Amino acid sequence: MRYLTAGESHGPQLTTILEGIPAQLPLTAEDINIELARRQKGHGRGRRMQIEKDQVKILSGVRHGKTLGSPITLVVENDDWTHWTKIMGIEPIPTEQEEEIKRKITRPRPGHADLVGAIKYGHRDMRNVLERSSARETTVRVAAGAVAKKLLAELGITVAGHVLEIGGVKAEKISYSSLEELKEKTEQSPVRCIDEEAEKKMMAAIDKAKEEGDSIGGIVEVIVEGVPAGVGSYTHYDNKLDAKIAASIVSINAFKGVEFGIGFEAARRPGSLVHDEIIWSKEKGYTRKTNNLGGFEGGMTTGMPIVVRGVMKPIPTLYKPLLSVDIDTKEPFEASIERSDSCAVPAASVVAEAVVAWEIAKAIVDQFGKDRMDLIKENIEKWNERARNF
Ligand SMILES: Cc1cc2nc3c(=O)[nH]c(=O)nc-3n(C[C@H](O)[C@H](O)[C@H](O)COP(=O)(O)O)c2cc1C
Ligand SMILES: C=C(O[C@@H]1CC(C(=O)O)=C[C@@H](OP(=O)(O)O)[C@H]1O)C(=O)O
Repeated sequence: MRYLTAGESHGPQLTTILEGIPAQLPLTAEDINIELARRQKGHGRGRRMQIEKDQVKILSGVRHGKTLGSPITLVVENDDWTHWTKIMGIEPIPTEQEEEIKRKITRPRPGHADLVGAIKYGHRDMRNVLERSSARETTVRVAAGAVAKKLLAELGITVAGHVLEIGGVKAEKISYSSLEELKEKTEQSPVRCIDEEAEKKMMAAIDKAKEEGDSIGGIVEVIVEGVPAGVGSYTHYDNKLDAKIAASIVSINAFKGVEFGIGFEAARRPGSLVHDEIIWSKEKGYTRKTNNLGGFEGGMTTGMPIVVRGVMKPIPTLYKPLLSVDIDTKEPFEASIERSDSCAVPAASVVAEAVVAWEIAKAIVDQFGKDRMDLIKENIEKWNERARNF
């Protein structure tokens, strides 16, 4: 399985083409729209999210609600596009209005892709960078992830995500009896955090940052249950599934770090308090007493829940000016901006679910048969039976 995405933040649409989704997977636009709507929510987002009402169009690869095995084309239109047709250069601009309409961007924001992207591609107008470096692109990554999630759900695999930390406020009371319950609780929270006290403090921290013209980041967690043991491989660096998941998390705009299970805490504990002791029972086969390693050993799934966390830095576009340099005049200036999110950690947790779901679905399809859902299901059942009695 692989996918490409195309489209600019203020262009007409975002597109993704998914290749290698097996045939016979039930799939509707509604399955995808639910995920797109989840990504748009969250306390701390800017005005753009009030303009967009993300809805997918499925343009190929699905007939009568089932995948065909052929490439799937998904499109999400940008509602904001109608305000940008001239700036984006699709409509001709009268010469006398050129400067005003093009609104050339020559003042790079520290922390965004503006300056380095401009140097790299030779753009004197940094809009040519920001249009694609914008996290608007994560819309169609979530669409691709929705398809992956649907595939995983058919195989009894559940993906859930939530927010653990925003602007230094940590969720302390995290209790849920199943991933279904975690999902339900998360949906009710404006910051996708299930600790109600922390939720209030997180919202206050976001409001404060916004008032001060600042931005804040945080930590998100994704949990995946039901993945068979032995997916991925230790045999070569690029077969390691934990490595692929780590790359997918850090590929999300503004994500700077990743950890599995107890993660960086492992550096501070002795081995006896890190490694997960092995037990066996007739019903469950091999399981672990704990899950400190977050579901991976040797780049392979252990059969325990996959637990992965990602850290998002604060949004780079700030109302509070930061020092930068105009690339035309080389004069220093203090950056000022029009609109931006002040915190997008809740939305980013939905993106994190999507990219993790994609990597796991891909590894499963690679390992258990690429063509059709019924054969993949049969192969997994046989595999699980064999692993239990090994
Ligand atoms: C859901 C989401 C929304 C974002 N919204 C904004 C935003 O409104 N303004 C901004 O400057 N950056 C925003 N970002 C972050 C930038 O896209 C990101 O910092 C930029 O592409 C540079 O990449 P890097 O931070 O990974 O180095 C957002 C990121 C995500 C995941
Ligand atoms: C559009 C989305 O996020 C955008 C990500 C983003 C950035 O620089 O990454 C900048 C903002 O865009 P604009 O400049 O149009 O207000 C965000 O709104 C989205 O998530 O759908």
